[in-house]
Amino acid sequence: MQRFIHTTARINSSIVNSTLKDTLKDLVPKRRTEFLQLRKELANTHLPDNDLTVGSILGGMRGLQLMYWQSSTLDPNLGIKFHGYTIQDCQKLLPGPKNPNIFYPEAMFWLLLTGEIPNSKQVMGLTKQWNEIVISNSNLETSHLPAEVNKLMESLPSTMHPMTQFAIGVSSLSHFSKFRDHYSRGLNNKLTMWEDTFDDVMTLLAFLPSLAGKIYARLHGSSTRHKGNNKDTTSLGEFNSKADWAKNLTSMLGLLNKGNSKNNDEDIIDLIRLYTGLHVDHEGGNVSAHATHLVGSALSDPMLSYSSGLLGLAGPLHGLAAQDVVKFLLETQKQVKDSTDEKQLEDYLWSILNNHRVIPGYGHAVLRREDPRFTAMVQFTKERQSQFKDDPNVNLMLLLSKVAPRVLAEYGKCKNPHPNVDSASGILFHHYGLNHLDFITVIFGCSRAMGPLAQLVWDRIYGLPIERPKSVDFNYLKKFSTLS
Ligand SMILES: CC(=O)SCCNC(=O)CCNC(=O)[C@H](O)C(C)(C)COP(=O)(O)OP(=O)(O)OC[C@H]1O[C@@H](n2cnc3c(N)ncnc32)[C@H](O)[C@@H]1OP(=O)(O)O
Ligand SMILES: O=C([O-])CC(=O)C(=O)O
Repeated sequence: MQRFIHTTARINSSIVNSTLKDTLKDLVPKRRTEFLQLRKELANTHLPDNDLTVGSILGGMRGLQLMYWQSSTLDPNLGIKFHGYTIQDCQKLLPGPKNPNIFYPEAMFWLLLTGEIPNSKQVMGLTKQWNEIVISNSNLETSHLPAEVNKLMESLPSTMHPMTQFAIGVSSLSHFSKFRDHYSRGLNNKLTMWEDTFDDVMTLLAFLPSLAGKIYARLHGSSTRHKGNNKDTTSLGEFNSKADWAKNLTSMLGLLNKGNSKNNDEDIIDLIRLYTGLHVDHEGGNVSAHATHLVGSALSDPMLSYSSGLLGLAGPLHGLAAQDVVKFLLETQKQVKDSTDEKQLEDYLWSILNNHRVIPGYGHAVLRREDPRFTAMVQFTKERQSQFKDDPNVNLMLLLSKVAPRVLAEYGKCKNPHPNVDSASGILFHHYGLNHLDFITVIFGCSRAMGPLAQLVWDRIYGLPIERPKSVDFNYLKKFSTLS
């Protein structure tokens, strides 16, 4: 029996397989103890014919140079560089709308794919091409999506998490994959398949703003329907065939013309340009990039490959932290009497840590300092002091970035107590009226598409093979420990 409760559908599974689960429950304490002992004992042990230690095999492969990634490299202390260009370099060099420190995400995609800084004409040409893909492949009477995709999206429960809807929408674009179609008909080969990959990547990137807009509109549609209003669920804002990608994304989320001043509208668009320009890539080992690359290595088409990346991005230790931070900030406002008081904030953070929960937006698997992307988002607020100075949530975000590192350093467990990229961004979207918090990671997903998909094109150009590491089992590892 299935019962749908609020935004989460629950399945009553307690009656199913209870014998199996009970058997497992009996096994867990002994196996867990043995596993932890083994992990500790063998942390620095090299296996025969293997340069790797057991510690790194069981520790999420942290720090191992195991992947080829063309367009970005992460230095633990300096942060991300895109083909050697820092974030500040990109803010200076990449073509943008002339506002300080803002560039078009299209320009970043050009850089990721080619390693070269494009000129404005090249960037405008790319925007035009993406917009033409949307216009000529949509049923414009209903949406800016292919009719089949639109119909599928309409059929999903609007209470389904936006990231689930997004991954479904992206994978459904596989229906139009040239790569998949040509492969199944024997029309491409190892030397030419990069071109079909490239064409699919262009299609996918072109449709992301409309897909995100569709999902966001349905969230609004469902909430208005509850009030008895049968509002239709097409996009909340218009698609403009002359506008750049981030402007269309902002517009289709209905964030423009909300009675704000024109300047304010420009700032919202710039925020989305900056955010989607900076979140594109973080070298190859992060979950969304790695998943895309792995699935693509089986020659799954770009839509299926990136859909897997999105499913990884939807995890709270990765991209979902962006929504969790906003929920956390709003909850902190409720739980802490005076959220400008550092001592009260410290106590609240300790209560979370003592409950074995993580503080979202802090820590990183590789970075060992404040994330320069976080710094860039904060810089965005500093350049617009008059807009942000009275927002208590933005102020809380800024104050926490001073308090939380102190607390986390004293806690002593995490290797990086500093804010990561997810610390600042969501609350800025919230400031500009994006109020469905579960949606925030979808914007991340629009941006993150660019790096892993640029890499996928190069994977096919170089003919990189199917990824297939060797695994080891418990009994094998046991042989090297005192458990044997
Ligand atoms: C776009 C991005 O993906 S950026 C990251 C977004 N994620 C978050 O903000 C969630 C909060 N942060 C975290 O959970 C972690 O810092 C991660 C997942 C980002 C990195 O994880 P790791 O590489 O394992 O970090 P690290 O080696 O420092 O972890 C050591 C311990 O500190 C804990 N820790 C790390 N960060 C935090 C945190 N923010 N709050 C509390 N505890 C933390 C880990 O859970 C781990 O505990 P354990 O030994 O009990 O398992
Ligand atoms: O690099 C990582 O592990 C996490 C990530 O994707 C990011 O910070 O953008």
